[in-house]
Amino acid sequence: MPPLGADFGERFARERRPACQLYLISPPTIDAAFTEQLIRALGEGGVAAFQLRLKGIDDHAIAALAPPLQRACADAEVAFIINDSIGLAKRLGADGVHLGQDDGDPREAREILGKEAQIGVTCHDSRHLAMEAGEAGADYVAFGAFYPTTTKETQHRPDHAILTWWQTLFGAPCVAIGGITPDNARPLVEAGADFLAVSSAIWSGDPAERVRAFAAVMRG
Ligand SMILES: Cc1ncc(COP(=O)(O)OP(=O)(O)O)c(N)n1
Ligand SMILES: Cc1nc(C(=O)O)sc1CCOP(=O)(O)O
Repeated sequence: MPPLGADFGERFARERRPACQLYLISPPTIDAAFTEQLIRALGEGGVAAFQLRLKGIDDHAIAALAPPLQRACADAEVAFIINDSIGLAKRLGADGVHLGQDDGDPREAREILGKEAQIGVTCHDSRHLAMEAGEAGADYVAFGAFYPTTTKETQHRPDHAILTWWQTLFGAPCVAIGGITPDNARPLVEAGADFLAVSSAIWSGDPAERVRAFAAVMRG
């Protein structure tokens, strides 16, 4: 994987960022043809990050699938983020890790992955969890699920106001996730989401066309 630019770690800093960008989440399972899909999606621009989120398979299997996807991200200068596993993120030399509430401490992730790593934390609909994550050094906090989703069972439905609250008070960016489509994304952008994390609405059609549709909504 070619080295990323020296300022790559600062891409998530608010003052250096365009208004709102896409954060793509992989489909729950992938096959060999998926790399082509990813390349099409990333070719459109406007994507800041891609998260490899493969549930129900072990780290060795994920590690075997990762290299072409990681290369595609590096070529497009998109952050390659591993879901759930600090160890796998380290092993792959990923740009970061996304941690659920039971996936480990952001401080431990920082120690293992280093200061340049992007460390994100799931905060559901909780201001308390978000402040805790911020104090623990998270690079971004994720709120969701904003809309009904079939990608994952969710028990939390935050109000859009949580994005405005976070944006107003804290410097680290916030991610909105859950059932987001081009048709329902605009209120999240207006509420202050820095990133829209999206899975099914990207991969259920032509990914390039879907990224373009999101880009139009994010531009306003
Ligand atoms: C950007 C982003 N936000 C939230 C999640 C959900 O993570 P988690 O709570 O760990 O649940 P699973 O993804 O593991 O089912 C995420 N993956 N990415
Ligand atoms: C992975 C995930 N986490 C969520 C949360 O609320 O924490 S919602 C979600 C699913 C995102 O996929 P889609 O865009 O297909 O709804």
